[in-house]
Amino acid sequence: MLIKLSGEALMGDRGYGLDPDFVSEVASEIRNAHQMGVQIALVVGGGNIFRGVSSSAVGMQRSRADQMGMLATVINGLALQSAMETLGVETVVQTALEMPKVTEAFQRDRAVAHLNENRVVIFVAGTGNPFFTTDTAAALRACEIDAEILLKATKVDGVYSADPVKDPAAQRYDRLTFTEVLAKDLKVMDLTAITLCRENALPIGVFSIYEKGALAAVLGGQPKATIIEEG
Ligand SMILES: Nc1ncnc2c1ncn2[C@@H]1O[C@H](COP(=O)(O)OP(=O)(O)OP(=O)(O)O)[C@@H](O)[C@H]1O
Ligand SMILES: O=c1ccn([C@@H]2O[C@H](COP(=O)(O)O)[C@@H](O)[C@H]2O)c(=O)[nH]1
Repeated sequence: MLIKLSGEALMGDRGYGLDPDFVSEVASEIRNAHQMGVQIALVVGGGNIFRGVSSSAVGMQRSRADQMGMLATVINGLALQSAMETLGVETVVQTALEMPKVTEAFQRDRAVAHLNENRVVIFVAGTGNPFFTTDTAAALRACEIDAEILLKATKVDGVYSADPVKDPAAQRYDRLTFTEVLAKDLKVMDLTAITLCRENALPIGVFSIYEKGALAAVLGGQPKATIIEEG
């Protein structure tokens, strides 16, 4: 499986950056899932540090700002690697923007080989291209490694009829089709990511990163998640 981890959630209660205790909790949830015998790859977001479309980027050339956003995901990935290794899980970081003194470059076959060697693979720097998001990077990498499901670990416990953070009356869905997500313009993931998953018949699960055991529950077939797949 490929898990897209919210960057923004990694800051915990802080207004910016990383909360080491929370990163450690997330790492332990992933370790528990990995111990269930599942091959796990991760894509990490960067919203806790920098987004190319944020107010901090006003006045910057968009490609430059997006490069900064992609570098933010590298910081998050390395923090997660450190937390995973502290828990004894062998982990490899592969980056879409080459930085040989820091970590390995993305290479699909090597990533699959690492997974077969029981390592958790963390993909960072998104797709390596500006004007994309880490949701799209997650969909792309999931297709490349032939993942059976893409799980989005985010700040809400599923997909709602509207953003539940802004609209308390929003209704939660247990299941949706890709066509429904697109037709209702549900914004939990960007449309490029949804379209890529639909074209490749890759199901998506959306669940809360804050809920302990939610990841293991998805694996156990009792998901506290919204599942998006073709109808
Ligand atoms: N229809 C919807 N259902 C659920 N959440 C929605 C919906 N529309 C908007 N959202 C919002 O989308 C957010 C998740 O999107 P986003 O990818 O921007 O955040 P993220 O997972 O924290 O990623 P990042 O890694 O960029 O920090 C949720 O926290 C929620 O507030
Ligand atoms: O493929 C990609 C992925 C990301 N970016 C830039 O990084 C930030 C952080 O990613 P989030 O998905 O928002 O967490 C994003 O705002 C982009 O600026 C990118 O350019 N290309």
